Amino acid sequence: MIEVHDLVKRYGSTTAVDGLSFTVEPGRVTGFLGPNGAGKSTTMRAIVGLDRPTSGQALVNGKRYRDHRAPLREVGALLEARSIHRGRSARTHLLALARTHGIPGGRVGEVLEQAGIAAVAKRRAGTFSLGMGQRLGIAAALLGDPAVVILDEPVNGLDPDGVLWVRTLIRELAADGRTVLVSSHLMSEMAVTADHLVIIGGGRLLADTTVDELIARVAPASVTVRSPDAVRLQSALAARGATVSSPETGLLSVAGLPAPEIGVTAAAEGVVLHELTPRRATLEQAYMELTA
Ligand SMILES: Nc1ncnc2c1ncn2[C@@H]1O[C@H](COP(=O)(O)OP(=O)(O)OP(=O)(O)O)[C@@H](O)[C@H]1O
Repeated sequence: MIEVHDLVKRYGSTTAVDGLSFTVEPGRVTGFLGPNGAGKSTTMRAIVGLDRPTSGQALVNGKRYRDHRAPLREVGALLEARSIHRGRSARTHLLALARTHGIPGGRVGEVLEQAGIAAVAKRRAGTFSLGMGQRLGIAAALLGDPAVVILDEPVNGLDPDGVLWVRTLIRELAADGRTVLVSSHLMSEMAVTADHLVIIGGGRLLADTTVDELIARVAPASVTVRSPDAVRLQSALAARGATVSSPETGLLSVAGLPAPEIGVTAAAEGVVLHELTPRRATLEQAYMELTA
């Protein structure tokens, strides 16, 4: 579990994180979202002890990162500005990490396989494409078989195969009961990967909720209805408490009444329907609404 309590981080006169509190629970994927400069990377860096909070704290499994005896076995992280010795091979890089963190060398082969880079393990990391570098970063994050995994923009630079691989990996990590915190700017990706969302803006919490709840709260569902008798249907639906607008002749957008009830109302009124389509906002629309 990750617990962020009243976290504040200032860089000179810039307040990157401004009194942020949230909890990341095990067994589910938590998406960490926010516009550029919202403070996501700073928060993630504070969680893994790379940035010292100005005040407040970030705990991993009840302790600060640096108070863990074997932190890499507790938390694995892929952060945007990772440091890889470019002249080293992927295997040597991982072996060095394993050695300095008391992780059995056998894990290196396992994570190279898992990350799909076993075939290029002997190549210098400096020659890696962006996507292969991401895979190596994720392999490093998984090296200590940690209960907590933090991935900052993991699909950055990956091809469609890689994106699918990361999506499946993240879901499996959560299904194993691990705590998974993932940041991304790709809303369509988050919509299919995350169970829970923590959304920040200007270093503050904007929402701590599920994908479904956020969409329902910020951008309520509606039903699109087409009928040659739209005017009569509009008053019948309004009489039943629906909020109805008519963006063009013969077309209605209905909120506050589910599609089956609209169909029943139309039948009772003897109104012919040409279309009855429930509409749900996308996560992207809800996010734009929230962060606007
Ligand atoms: N080392 C630093 N020194 C000074 N300012 C910094 C430093 N790191 C971050 N900041 C500032 O803190 C704010 C938050 O940055 P941060 O990188 O955490 O945001 P982010 O949500 O990760 O953004 P992005 O989506 O662009 O990666 C920004 O205004 C940034 O310029």
